[in-house]
Amino acid sequence: AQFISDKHGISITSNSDQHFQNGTLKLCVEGTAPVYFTYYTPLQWLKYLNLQDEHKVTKANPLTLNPGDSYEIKVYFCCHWVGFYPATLAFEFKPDLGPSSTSFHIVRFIEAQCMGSLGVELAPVAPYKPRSLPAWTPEVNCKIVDGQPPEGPLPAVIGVYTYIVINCFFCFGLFRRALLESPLSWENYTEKMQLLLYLEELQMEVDIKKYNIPNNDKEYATMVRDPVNKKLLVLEVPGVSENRPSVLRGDKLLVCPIGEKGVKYCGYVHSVQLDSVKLGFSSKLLDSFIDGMKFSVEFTVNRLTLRLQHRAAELAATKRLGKVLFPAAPAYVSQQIELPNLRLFDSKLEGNKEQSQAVQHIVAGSSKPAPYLVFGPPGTGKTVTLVEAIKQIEKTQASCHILACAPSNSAADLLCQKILDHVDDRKVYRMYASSRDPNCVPEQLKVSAGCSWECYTFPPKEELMEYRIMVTTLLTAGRLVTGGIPAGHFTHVFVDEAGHAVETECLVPLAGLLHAETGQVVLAGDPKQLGPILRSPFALKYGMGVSLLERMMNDFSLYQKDNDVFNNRYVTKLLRNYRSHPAILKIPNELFYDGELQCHADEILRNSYCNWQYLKQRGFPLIFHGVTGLDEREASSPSFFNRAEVEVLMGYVTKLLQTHSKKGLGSISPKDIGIIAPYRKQVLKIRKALEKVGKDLKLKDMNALKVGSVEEFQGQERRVILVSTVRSSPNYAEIDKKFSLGFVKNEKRFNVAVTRAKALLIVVGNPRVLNTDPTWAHFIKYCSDEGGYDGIHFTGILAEEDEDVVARLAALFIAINVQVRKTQISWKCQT
Ligand SMILES: Nc1ncnc2c1ncn2[C@@H]1O[C@H](COP(=O)(O)OP(=O)(O)OP(=O)(O)O)[C@@H](O)[C@H]1O
Repeated sequence: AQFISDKHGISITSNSDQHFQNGTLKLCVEGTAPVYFTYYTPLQWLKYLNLQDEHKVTKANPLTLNPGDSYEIKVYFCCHWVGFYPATLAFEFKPDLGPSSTSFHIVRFIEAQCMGSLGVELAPVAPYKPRSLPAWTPEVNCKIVDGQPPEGPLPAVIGVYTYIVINCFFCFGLFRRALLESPLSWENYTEKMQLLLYLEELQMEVDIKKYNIPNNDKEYATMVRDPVNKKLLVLEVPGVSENRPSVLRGDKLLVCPIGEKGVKYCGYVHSVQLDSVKLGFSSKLLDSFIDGMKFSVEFTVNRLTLRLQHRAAELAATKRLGKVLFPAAPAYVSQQIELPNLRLFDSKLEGNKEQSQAVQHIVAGSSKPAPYLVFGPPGTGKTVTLVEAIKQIEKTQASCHILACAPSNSAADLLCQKILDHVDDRKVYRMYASSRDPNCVPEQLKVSAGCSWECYTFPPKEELMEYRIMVTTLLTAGRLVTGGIPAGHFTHVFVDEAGHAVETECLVPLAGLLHAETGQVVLAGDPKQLGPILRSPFALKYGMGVSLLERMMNDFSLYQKDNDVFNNRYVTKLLRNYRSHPAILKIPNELFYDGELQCHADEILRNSYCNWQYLKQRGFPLIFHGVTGLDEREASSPSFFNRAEVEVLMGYVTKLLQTHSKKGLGSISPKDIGIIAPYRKQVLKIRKALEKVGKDLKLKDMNALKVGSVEEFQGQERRVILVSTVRSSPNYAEIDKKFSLGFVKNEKRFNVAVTRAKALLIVVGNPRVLNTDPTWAHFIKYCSDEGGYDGIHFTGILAEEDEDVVARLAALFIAINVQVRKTQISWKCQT
C-alpha cells in the first residue's frame, strides 16, 4: 500500500480505469510545489514491453513537473505468444534536485493479455464466485421419502459394516492404535484392513459434509426440471466432475424443501454432468415441485464401494487366502516346471524372452498359490503380456474361466479391446457398473462383449458363468460375489494397473471368487506410476497407500532378486520399452528407473516425427512450449482452465492434422493424438476448441481425439501426446495437494503423462511455475538443452530472476519486504 499510493501530489493513472488507451500512462501533478521526475523502470526485465516518453527522462535528465502539469509515458507491448504478462513499474521522483534531497517512489502494476479469437470465445461464462457454505447441522430423525433410482440392478445384499465405525470412534485411542501401528500380518489382516477402511470413511464423511447446503435466507439450493426427462430434477453442484463432492450415478442425496419439517426426500443420482447432477425423486415431491423452490441439501457417502471392500477383507479370511496374500517361498526347490510350448497370438512377444516366459509361467500356473507378478516401467508390454496369457489360457484350457480386471473403466476397456483382437466376442463379457456413463463406452465394446452397457441389467448367473472371459473394474467384480458366482468358478484372476489400486479394492475380485489353492492370480503394474488415491492422512500413514502389488514386491522374498536375478517362476520384470522415442523416455528413465529402461520401440514409428517441420530441433521429437497464461475459474465451479494454453494446443493440433503424408511422416488422424490435462474444466474447454478446429479442417472424426486426465490415460498410448499443465499461479498448490489434482509436485502423475507418447510429445505450461518442482525443472532444462524449448522467453534460473527484482527494488531504496499486491491497477490490451 505504501508504494502504490500516490504521493506528494503526484498521481499515476491510465486514461481509463479498466483499459489502456493507446498504451498511455499519465502522470498528473496536483500539489502546490514542483516535483522532479528522475527515473522510471520496470522491475523485471521485460522483453515484450517498451516504455517511452518524449523528454527521455533519466537521472541525468530529470523533468520538472509543475502543479497542474500532466505528463505521458507510452507503453508498447509486442509479443508473438498468447498469454498473460504482468509487470511492475517503479517511478522515482524528488522534491528538489539538491544533493541531499531524498527520492520517493510510486509503484504500478500493469498486465497485458495477448489472446486470439479462440481465447476470447472460451472466456469465463461468468466471474468466479465460490460458494462458501456455512457449517450446518441437518435435522435428524426425519421421515425419509425414497426416490426413483436409475435403471439397473440395485445394490444387492452385502453386509452393512457400520457397527465398527461407531466402535472405532470411541476405542480408537485405546486398542486401535496398537493395531494400526503393528505390521500387517495374516493374523491381523482383516481387522487392520477394515480399520483402515473405516479411517478412510471417516475422512470421506468429514469431506462430504462441507458441501451440504443449508436452507436459510442467504444460502439455499434450487433445482429445475430436466428438459429431456421431466421426471428428473437438476441440481447444480459445482465441482462434482472433479469429485468435489464425490458423487456417482446411483448415489443418494437428501433434500428438504423450505418450511417442511420432519421429512426429507431422497434423490437418486441418474447422471453426473460437469457442474450438476440429475436426480430421481418420489412423485410426492415431483407433484408439488415448482421451479425455483428452495431446498437444503445433504450429501451422503456412497458406502457401497466401502462395503464391498469390507466384505472382501472378511472373505479373505473365511476363504483362507493366506497363501495368496502372504505367499511363502517354497520350503524346497520343487522340480523344474515344465513350460508349455505356445504359439503366441502376438508374434512380437516371441522376440522378448521375459515376456514369452512370463506367459508360459502364467499358463503353467507355476507360481500357484502365490500371485504371479509382472512389473516394469511404462510401455514395456505388461498389458500385452497379460492379454497374451489370457488368450493362451482361453485357447488351451477348456475348463478355464478368466476374470480380467483393472481399477478404472478406461483401463478395463483397453484390456477388453485387446482381448477381442483374437477371442470370439461371444466368449467375452464386459460388465459395467450402473455408475458408468454409457456415452464413455468405446464404440467397439458397444457392439460386442455382452450388451451390459446398454441397460446395465445382467444376464442370470448361469448365463454369465458360461462366458469364458469376464472383464470388469475391480469394484464391479464385487457384483459377481454378490450374485453368488461360487469361489473357484474363475480359475484365473488378472489385475492390470494393480499399482493404482488400494489393496482392499484389489481384494474384491479375489476374495469370494478365487479358490485359494487352485486359483491363479496375476498382478501387473508399475509402482512408479499412479498409486492408490486416498483421502485420510491416517489411512495413508498406516500403510493403505501401498498397493497389493507393491506390498508383494517389498515384503516377500520370492519376488525379490536372488544373486541379482528375479525368479521368473513368480515374477517378471520387463525393461524393454516398445512405445516411445528414446528422447521421450530419457527423463523418466533417469528419474524413476535408474536408467535401466531400454528403448526397443519400432524405429519407423518412433522416428515418424523426427523431421516434422514444426519441431524446434530436428531429430528431437519433444517440445516444451512455455506459456504464461492465467489459471482461471468461472461461475461457481472450482475447476481451473487456462485459455492461453488451449490456444497454443490448438495451434499444434491444427499443424499436426494439416501435416499430410510426407517423406518419413505418415498422415495422422485424430485417434492418433491424445491431450492430457489435469482439470475437468480444461478438458471441456479443450473439447470445445477441438470442435471448432474439426469444423475448420472439415474433419468428422474429431471425437476420436481423446482428451482426459492422467488417470484416464494410465495404460494408454498415442502416437502424439500433448500435455497442458494449466497451473500458472503458484498460489493454488495447496488446492492441488488437497484434492489430488494437478501436475506440479506430483511425480507419479508427471511420469504417467510424459510416457504415453510414441513419436512426439508436446508439453504446454508455465515454465516459471513448473520450475519450482525439481522433476519439471529437470524436464524443462532437458528440453531447453536439446533445443526443444519454444514459447516465452525463460532463462530457466528462477532464483536469478527473483534476485533481479529484489536487487532492483533495493537499488531504488525500496524496502524489499514489500508484499507486492497484484493487480492494484490493471489494464488489459487485446491484440
Ligand atoms: N515384445 C514386443 N515387441 C514389440 N512391441 C511390443 C512388445 N511388447 C509390447 N509392445 C508394444 O508396446 C506398447 C506398450 O505395451 P503395453 O501397453 O502392454 O505396455 P505397459 O507396460 O502395459 O505400459 P503402461 O505401464 O504404460 O501401461 C504397445 O504398443 C505394445 O503393442
